[in-house]
Parts: sequence; structure tokens; C-alpha cells
Amino acid sequence: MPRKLASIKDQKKEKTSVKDSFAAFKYIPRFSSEIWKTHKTMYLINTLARLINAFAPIALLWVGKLIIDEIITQINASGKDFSLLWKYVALELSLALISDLISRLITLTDSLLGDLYANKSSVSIIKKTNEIGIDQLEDPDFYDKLERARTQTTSRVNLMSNILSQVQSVISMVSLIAGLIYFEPVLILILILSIIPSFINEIKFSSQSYSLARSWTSERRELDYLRFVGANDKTAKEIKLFGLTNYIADRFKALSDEYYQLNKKLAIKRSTYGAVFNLLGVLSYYAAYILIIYRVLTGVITIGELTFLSGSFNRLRNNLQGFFSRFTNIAQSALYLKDYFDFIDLDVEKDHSKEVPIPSEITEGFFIDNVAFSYPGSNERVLSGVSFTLKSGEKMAFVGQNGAGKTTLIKLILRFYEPTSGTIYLDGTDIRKFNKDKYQKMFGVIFQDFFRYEFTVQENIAVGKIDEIENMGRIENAAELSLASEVVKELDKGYKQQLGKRFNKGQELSGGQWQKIALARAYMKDAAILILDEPTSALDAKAEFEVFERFMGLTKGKTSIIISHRFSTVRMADRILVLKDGKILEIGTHETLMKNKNLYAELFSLQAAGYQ
Ligand SMILES: Nc1ncnc2c1ncn2[C@@H]1O[C@H](COP(=O)(O)OP(=O)(O)OP(=O)(O)O)[C@@H](O)[C@H]1O
Repeated sequence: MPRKLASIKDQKKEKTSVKDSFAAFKYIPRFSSEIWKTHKTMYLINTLARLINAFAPIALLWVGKLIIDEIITQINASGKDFSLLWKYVALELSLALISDLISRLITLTDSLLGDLYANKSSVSIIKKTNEIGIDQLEDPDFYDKLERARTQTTSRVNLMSNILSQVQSVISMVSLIAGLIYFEPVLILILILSIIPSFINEIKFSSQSYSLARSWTSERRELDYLRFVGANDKTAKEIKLFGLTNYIADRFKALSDEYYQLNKKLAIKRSTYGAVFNLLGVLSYYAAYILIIYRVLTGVITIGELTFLSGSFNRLRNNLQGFFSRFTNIAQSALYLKDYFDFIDLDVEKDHSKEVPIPSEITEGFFIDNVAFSYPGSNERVLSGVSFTLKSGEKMAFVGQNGAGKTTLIKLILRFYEPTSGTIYLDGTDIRKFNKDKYQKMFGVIFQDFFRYEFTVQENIAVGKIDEIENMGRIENAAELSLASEVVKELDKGYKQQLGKRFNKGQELSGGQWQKIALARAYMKDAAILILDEPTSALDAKAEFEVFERFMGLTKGKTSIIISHRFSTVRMADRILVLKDGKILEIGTHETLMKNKNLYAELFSLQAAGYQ
């Protein structure tokens, strides 16, 4: 039986009430103003067209009434004159044609505005995601918010056209109601009585279905993830070899079935109640119809007026039904809108440290003073009592077993996280006092889990300094230093070669080739401090040696940190810091550490023996 994620299943399910649906309406003005800003002319055309078309139903019905009354007059007249009748017919035809054209204009502007708005909101989401700190990005609650903001783009586009249609429908209805009131006010009462129960029903169920969808955000993310793991080129090798297909499929099925069952229950209840209330609507129409027929038979109204009234009543009923169902749709989408604005308004950690300017040149270097660190939401000390200096121009290597805390220490130096206690100084200034963006710009960093952008080689290298994307000289130079130039030589389209298999004509690279490309990013920037976190793990021995030779030459006089498990590389560093369980075990030159005969000497000898 597939296992479920305990953390997800244990989460409390939030309930969303009808009150929440109504409260979410307050986001609509902001939403409308965003659409207005997306394309003002198109928005104006759309609104104007809807305004005109709002009067089409009553106008058509009225001309219809005139035609029928005129036919009856002419049937009974002794001297026939059809000229007025044909004028009415021509008028109705023109109205129908114009209204059809305007409807098309509405649909067109709806879809164009919708596309523009969807693009704009996707860009806002991308930008917002990047304003958010790394610590928040690793938080599952954040991912839930992101998921809801991201996946509801279509719903927001529908919401836009629903809101505009709603305004149009209200105007139409007012005009139809005016007609009904003029001839037969009691019809309005029948109409309202028949439609209210189904409206309440819709509101109730739509907030329940939103509530269900919302409370299942984490599970839907899990489903998405399982779908990804089960069906993509990156995992295919392992899935096949380990025979994981059934495991993944069963796990997906178990979770999706659970959601299906809950949803099914709700959908059945919703449509059963809906059917009953709709019956009420049909019965009310016939009650109204009988009343109108009775009025004709008693000579109170004409046959033309009968068609006008029954047509108006029917239209109004449909319009009201549309109005109410759009209303519930809007209420539901407004809740998603709330998610979107909640995400866009997420508090971004404010940087109050703009006062101290970044040093133009590093003179003293870093001083890490008694730093301890636990990841947010965890009590486990990943680092404790870490104190050392990294002098300006020094090349230091961090060494230690898996999980010792090497990458974490780098994340603290880069200010992705703040130490739980202790301070990091650069040239005597607490690094928290620098503007974070400017501070981070001083570093050229390649992480072990660097990203393989399925872009061209040129773009993949230029991401190290994207402003220089057109500077081929700089890109080629960076590629030369990282040995990526050797990879480029083999590619049909050189620097213009699309990488990865996702897109047409893409070329996949080997792990080491990707690493050479990624390494070039570090050289794109003339960074004051270079950090390479296991940058050569996938390189062959010869390539690694060459890469480091170049690195040492290039970074002469530059402050740099290298993390590596290969001691042939590590020994080239000026000093080596050995971490064990988050603490500094030893620090010094290769020679000193070898003399210490501690962990470094042991690991070095172990590796050296392996090569003998
Ligand atoms: N984002 C995170 N949230 C919580 N714990 C984390 C996170 N990243 C790492 N850890 C934990 O912190 C500890 C140190 O991890 P770190 O990545 O710094 O080790 P490392 O020395 O770089 O290891 P390796 O040689 O395997 O790359 C590990 O126990 C790991 O489980």
C-alpha cells in the first residue's frame, strides 16, 4: 500500500466560509485597476461594447413585439400596407447583425486582454519569487502560496470576463425589468422567488468546493511532483531500472482517488440540489406564462405584448441565472484573487542596512566570530562556535565529511541566512550592515547543485553576468578559463547551441561538460570574492588539474573559497579549514595539517593510498 506523506496528512484543513467569499470581493477593485493598467484602450473598447450590447435584448424584443402587432393589424386591415412591417423587419435584422458584431468584438478584446493580463501576472509572480529570501523559499507554506498564485492564472482571466459580463448583464436586466414593471409588475416577484433558492445553493457549494481545493494545495503539489517524477526524461533511467513505476503510480492513484472521492461527494450534492432548485425556476416560468396568456385572453394586452413579456421574462430568468452563477464564480475566483494578492504582497524582508558602503577593495578580509547556526524550523545545530579569519587575497579550502556544514557556512557568508548567534565581519564591518544586494554582487559563486538552464551555451555562461550577454569576448574568455571552450568546439552551433533535451534541436551534455559550462559563469563577473562549491566533482582528473591551475593563476590576489572532496585540489589552497559536525576541527596549511596527524592527514593519506 503506498505510503502517504505524514507531514501533509497531519496538516489541519482550513475551512473557507461563505463570509470569506464575500470578504474576498474587496480585491475586485484592485484587480480591475490592474486590468485597466494592462491595456487602457482595449479595456475601454470592451466596456463600451458591453454597454451598447446590454441594451440589445430589450431592443430586439421590443422590435419583435412591434412586428407581431403590425402583422395582426395588417391581417385585420381592409387596405393592406406592409411598408411599416418591412421597416420593422429591416430594423430587427440590423440590430441582430450589429449586436452579433459587437459580441465578437467583446470576445476578441476579452481574450486579448486576458492574455495580456495572464502574462503580466506571471511576470509579477516570477519577480516576487525572486524578491523573497532563500529561507522563505525553502518553506513549504511559501510553496503552497506560490502554487495557488501560479496555478490560478486561468481562473483570474475568467474572473476578468465574468466581472465585465456581470456589469453588462445588470444593465440588460434593468432594462428588461423596466419593461416587465410597465406591463406586469407581479412577474418580477415570481421571478425573484424562483431564483433565490438556487442562488443560495450555488454560493454555499462554491465556497465548499474552493475550501476543498484550497485545503488540498499541499496534496496537489505532491500529485504534481509524483506526476513529474513518474513521467519525465530526468528520472526515467532510475524509474525503469529500480522498477518504480507501480510504486509511483500507486502512490499517485491513492492520493488522487482520495481527492476524487471528496470532490465527487460535493459535486453530486451540488448538482442534486441544483436540479431541484432549477425545477422551481421552470415551474415559475410557466406560472408567469399562464398569467400572460390570461391577460391576452381577457384583452388586457396584445399578442405582440405577449411575445414581448414572455420573451422578457425568459431572458430575465436566464440573465438572472447567469448573473447568480457568475456571482458565485466571481466569489470563488475572488478567493483565488486573494491568494494571488496575498502572494504579491508577501512581506519581503526589508534591508535597513544601506548606510555602510561596500568596500571598493577588500583590505583585511573576513572574520567569522563564534558563529552558530540552525536552519529555520529546526533545533539541530548545523554549525557551532565557528571562528576563523579569511584574509584578503587568501585562498581557503573547506574540507569535511558529508553534512559537516561546509555549504551552510558559505550560505552564511553570502547572507542567504543569518547566523543564529555570532557575527561575520568583512573589513571590520558586520556584513548585515551592508546593503544585501550590493554585498552579494561582490561574489562569484558556483554551487554544487548549479542549475542547468535549457538555454543556449551563450546564455548559460552569460547568466554569471547577464548584462554582458552580448559581450562574446567576455563569454569566450570565461569559457576558456573554465575549459568550457573545449565543449563548445564539439557543438554544431557553438555558443548558439541550445542545451538540454526539453526543446527542439537541444543537445544534452555530460555531467562534466555541464560543470565546465557552469564554471564559466564564475569567471563572467570580475568578482572580488570567488566561491566554488565542489565545482569539479564531475571532471576527469586531467580536466580538474587544469581547471584549478587556471583558477589559481586567475585568482592571484583574490579572496576565494573552494569546497572539494579531492585532496589533490585542496592542497593547492593557502589554508585549509576542516569541519567536523559543524565545528572547526583544525585549520592551517597542508603541511601543518599533515603534521597534526588528525582527520585531514588521515583523509589525505586515505585518498593518496587509493591512487597508489
Ligand atoms: N535547507 C536546509 N534546511 C535544513 N537543514 C539543512 C538544509 N541544508 C542543509 N541542511 C542540513 O545541514 C547540515 C549541513 O549541510 P551542508 O550542506 O552544509 O553540508 P556539507 O558539509 O556541505 O555537505 P556535503 O559535503 O555533503 O555537501 C546537514 O545535516 C543537512 O542535513
